[in-house]
Amino acid sequence: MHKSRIEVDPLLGRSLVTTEPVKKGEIVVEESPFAMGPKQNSGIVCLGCYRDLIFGEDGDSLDRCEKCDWPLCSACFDNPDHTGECEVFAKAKVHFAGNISEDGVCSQLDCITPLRVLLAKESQPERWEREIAPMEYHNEERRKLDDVWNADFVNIAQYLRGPCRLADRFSEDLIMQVVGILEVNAFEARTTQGYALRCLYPITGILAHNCVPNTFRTIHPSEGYRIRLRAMCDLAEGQQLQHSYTYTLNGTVQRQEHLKTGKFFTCQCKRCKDPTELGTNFSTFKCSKCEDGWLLPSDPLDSSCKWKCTLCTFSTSNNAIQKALSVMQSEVATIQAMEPSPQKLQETEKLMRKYLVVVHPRHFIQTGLRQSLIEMYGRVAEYELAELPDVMLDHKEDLCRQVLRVLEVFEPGLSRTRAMMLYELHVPLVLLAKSGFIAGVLSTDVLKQKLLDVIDILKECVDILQYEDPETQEGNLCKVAQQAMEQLIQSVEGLTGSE
Ligand SMILES: C[S@@+](CC[C@H](N)C(=O)[O-])C[C@H]1O[C@@H](n2cnc3c(N)ncnc32)[C@H](O)[C@@H]1O
Repeated sequence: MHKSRIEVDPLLGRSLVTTEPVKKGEIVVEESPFAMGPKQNSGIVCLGCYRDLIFGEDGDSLDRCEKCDWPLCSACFDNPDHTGECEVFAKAKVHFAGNISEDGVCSQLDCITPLRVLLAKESQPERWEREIAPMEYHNEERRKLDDVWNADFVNIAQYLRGPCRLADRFSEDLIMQVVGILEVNAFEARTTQGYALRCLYPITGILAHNCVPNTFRTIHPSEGYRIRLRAMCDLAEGQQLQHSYTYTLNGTVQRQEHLKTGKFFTCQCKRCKDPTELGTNFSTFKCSKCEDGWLLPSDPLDSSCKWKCTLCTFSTSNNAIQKALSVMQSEVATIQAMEPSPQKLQETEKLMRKYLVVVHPRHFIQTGLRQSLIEMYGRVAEYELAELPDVMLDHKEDLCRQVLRVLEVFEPGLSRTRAMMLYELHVPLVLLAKSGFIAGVLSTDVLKQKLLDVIDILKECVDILQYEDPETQEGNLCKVAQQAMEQLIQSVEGLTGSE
């Protein structure tokens, strides 16, 4: 922990606040995980590299550990992360059945990450006492969710204490505390190959949530999943360090629901309390009774509130709005599930047009559709870059700028999503500048200025992505953006030389 200290608040519990001003990009927390392992509700994955493994219906598979029989691919046979549970399973002779439910979940693997935390507690008792035991685990609230609590109790606590013969080492209460600690505090990470896992970071886990975060994190798989948390923007002394536990590009009701069911609190941040979500109208509906009015919730934190028109007297219930939203979300999900194709692109465009008369243009549903279109223009058949006419390049530019406008409010500063969007934006800008020059519409000077503007865009993209692990997708994008920037610098120098 750098330039910060722990503060305890009756509402938030522990949080971190800065002890002096922190510059944008400076590290505020850097640490290695206490433990890591498969995500809850995963399929059958390798316990070394987390890639999906294929098991036959009778549990038949070549990807089993030679010592304990649990899932492990041949490349991971000596992976040290698997050693602890391997000893436990081998000693207890506990068989891995290889069963998965209809929705692809292998509940027998739910015990792995809690077990790794419990074994780390035994090997690092002081670190456990100092850093892990104080973490929140919300057992009272979790206990009320009967189905989930009972499944965890059977699949994890009873399984470890019974078949795995650990009853004399770990009590039921301790195991359920660890399950809760993981649920409330763990972070999702990705291997260099892109497979998901979860990691428990003791200091980073102290950070409070805010729907407009002021820190951003990079997790480095090539450095043992070390995490670095940096200031997203300049911070003053005494400012609380905050990150988002939820997806920032969701509407208030959706973020609140995720925080309530997964993290057991109601967020009271400025964005959540503001019906317009800081002027973005990210959850705003169009009034169905007048021409220009907008429907806004009278109290965004009250699920029984009315949505009222900004111009006429029309109002409707939150229930009605949420019903309309869920219909829209299922239409969106059907299209999102399609493989990228010309048809998917056209259907996405159609849906965006359809919703123009239902929600605000910057509504989160529209923003999500825009993001999907941005990914497709230039990549799917019939819409590849070389084939895109200027009018579609203009469209892609406009889509990127609209998403960036929203991100400026919700993720101001060093935002990974912003970097991705800047990268996407640079492509139509370069092509439009070049085609304008070739058509004789742009002079050399104007072309040069346009390319210089794109260089600035790519520079900002690289400035953000420079912090990523070079072995990850984002780290790779940083290299690609850097190369594109260098090529453009050469092109501009060529233009200067030919003047
Ligand atoms: C990852 S922990 C954060 C550290 C925690 N306060 C502690 O003392 O260990 C998440 C929990 O902190 C509390 N919390 C974090 N941010 C909050 C916020 N903005 N409003 C209310 N509670 C919050 C909630 O109880 C939440 O489940």
